[in-house]
Amino acid sequence: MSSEATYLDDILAAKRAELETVRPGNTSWQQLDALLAELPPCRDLWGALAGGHKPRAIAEFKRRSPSEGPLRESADPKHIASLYVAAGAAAISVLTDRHFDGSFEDLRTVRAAVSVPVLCKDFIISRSQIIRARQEGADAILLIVAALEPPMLRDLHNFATDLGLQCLVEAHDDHEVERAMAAGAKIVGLNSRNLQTFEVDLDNIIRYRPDVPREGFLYVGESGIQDRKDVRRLRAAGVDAILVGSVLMRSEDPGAKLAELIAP
Ligand SMILES: O=P(O)(O)OC[C@@H](O)[C@@H](O)c1c[nH]c2ccccc12
Repeated sequence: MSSEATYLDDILAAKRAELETVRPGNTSWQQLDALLAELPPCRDLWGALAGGHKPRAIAEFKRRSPSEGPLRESADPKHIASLYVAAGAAAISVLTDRHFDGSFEDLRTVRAAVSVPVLCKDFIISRSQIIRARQEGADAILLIVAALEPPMLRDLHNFATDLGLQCLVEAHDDHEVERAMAAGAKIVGLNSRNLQTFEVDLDNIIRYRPDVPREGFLYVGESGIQDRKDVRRLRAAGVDAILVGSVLMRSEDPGAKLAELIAP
C-alpha cells in the first residue's frame, strides 16, 4: 500500500472508526451455524455471470459517489432494481457505504424486489462486516485487494465462502490480479477507475484480461462504462461481465440505458 493518503485510505479510516463503535465481539462458529440455519441460501453469482450472451451485466444501485457527486439521490431501490432486471441484468450491486449514501436498507429492499443475486458493495475490512452483509441478505460481497494485506484478503475470502457468500475480488493492475487469485478469487474484477485520481481507463480492463485464465475464472470489467462502443470493445476482449452504475443511475430511463448497453 502506498504511503500517500488516498481517497481509499480516508474511507477505510472512517470504516475502522465506525467498526470500533460497534464492538461486535467474537462470534463463535456455533453461533454462526445457528445464524446461518435461519437465513435463506445465497443466490449463485457465478452461475448468473457464467452463462448466456457476454458480457453479462451487474447493474449497480448507487445514489451518489465521491467521484461523480449526486447521481439519483432519492431513487427508489425497488423500482430501479426491477427496471434493471427487466432489462436483462444478471445481478445487482448495491452500495451500502455511507460515503455513497448507501445503506443496508437499500440492500434488503433490492434483495426482496428481485430474484437475481445481489452484491453488497462496501469497503470490507473485517469478519463482522461479512456476517452483517450475510444477515442483511447479500448473496455476494466485494473485496478490494488494495484495501487488504494478503493474509487478511485470504482470510476474509475464506470466511465469506464459509458463510455461503461469493466474492468479487477487485484489482487495479496485474500485481493486484495476482494477489486476488493467490487469495482464492474465482471472480476477479478489474476496476478501471484509479483510486487516487478517479481517472477511468477502460484500456486497463483489456490490458489485464490475459492475466486471468478463461477456464475456472470469471473476469469482470468495472467502472466508467458509458456506451455501446465501450461494451463492444470489452466484449471483443473477452470480458465475461461488466459492472456498471453511474451511467444508468444518471439516465432518465435506467432500464432502457442498460438494455441499450448490453444489446447483442
Ligand atoms: O459508476 P460506474 O463508473 O459505472 O462504476 C460502477 C462500479 O464499478 C463502482 O461503483 C465501483 C467499483 N469498485 C468500487 C468500490 C467501492 C465503491 C464503488 C466501486
